[in-house]
Amino acid sequence: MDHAFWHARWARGEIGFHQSETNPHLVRFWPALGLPAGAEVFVPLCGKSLDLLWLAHQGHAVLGVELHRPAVAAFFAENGLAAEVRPHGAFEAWCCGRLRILCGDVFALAPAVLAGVRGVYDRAALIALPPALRATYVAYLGAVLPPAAATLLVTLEYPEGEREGPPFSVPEAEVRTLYEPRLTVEPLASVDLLASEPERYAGRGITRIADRVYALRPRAAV
Ligand SMILES: C[S@@+](CC[C@H](N)C(=O)[O-])C[C@H]1O[C@@H](n2cnc3c(N)ncnc32)[C@H](O)[C@@H]1O
Repeated sequence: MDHAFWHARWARGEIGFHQSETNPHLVRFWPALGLPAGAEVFVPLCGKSLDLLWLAHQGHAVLGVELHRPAVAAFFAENGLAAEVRPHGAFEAWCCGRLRILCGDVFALAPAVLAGVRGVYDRAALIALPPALRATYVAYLGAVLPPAAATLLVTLEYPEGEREGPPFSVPEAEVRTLYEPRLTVEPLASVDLLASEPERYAGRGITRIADRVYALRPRAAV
């Protein structure tokens, strides 16, 4: 999944991953991380997700990263927000109140930019990446994020080969391989999407598909 792939998807409007409501797992499970209201939250590969707004409304300073500039512009425009835009190293920073989106490549982030981050929200970021890049992504973020940061991770699981990614299936065993032993992995929920969203998934040859939600916490904090 190179940059051109994502730019083309956005340009063609193939953004089935975008949700018109705040993600219900975020609303239900974010409190499990126990972060104070003012804590800074990092949202990798954020698209134009409304989850950014929800996190800001909880009082968090929100730092998103997104490759596709028109998606960043759309986030602010569609939510009636006027952003201040300025260069920020390898990125362009779009800022409005507690919201800041860095437009650029997540793999260009430096530790100094993320130094204040206390929480991470990953929905459709890890599962957007093919297997080899997932390992690179987790290692990279592990190196640039403060060690004390906790993560709410939302993944997808379906039998290998039953659909083409992205989104890719990332089973619990892989989540553990990727994040342990640096972080503890606590499964919080498994939601059967054939039952909860039949209109989206039924009749497509998928025998099983589920949203999985995890809390990833630094070992020292357990
Ligand atoms: C599957 S979408 C998920 C968006 C968002 N998390 C959501 O829930 O709607 C993945 C997003 O990652 C962006 N992306 C892909 N590779 C990236 C990279 N290397 N750096 C920053 N953003 C990237 C894509 O443009 C796309 O908007």
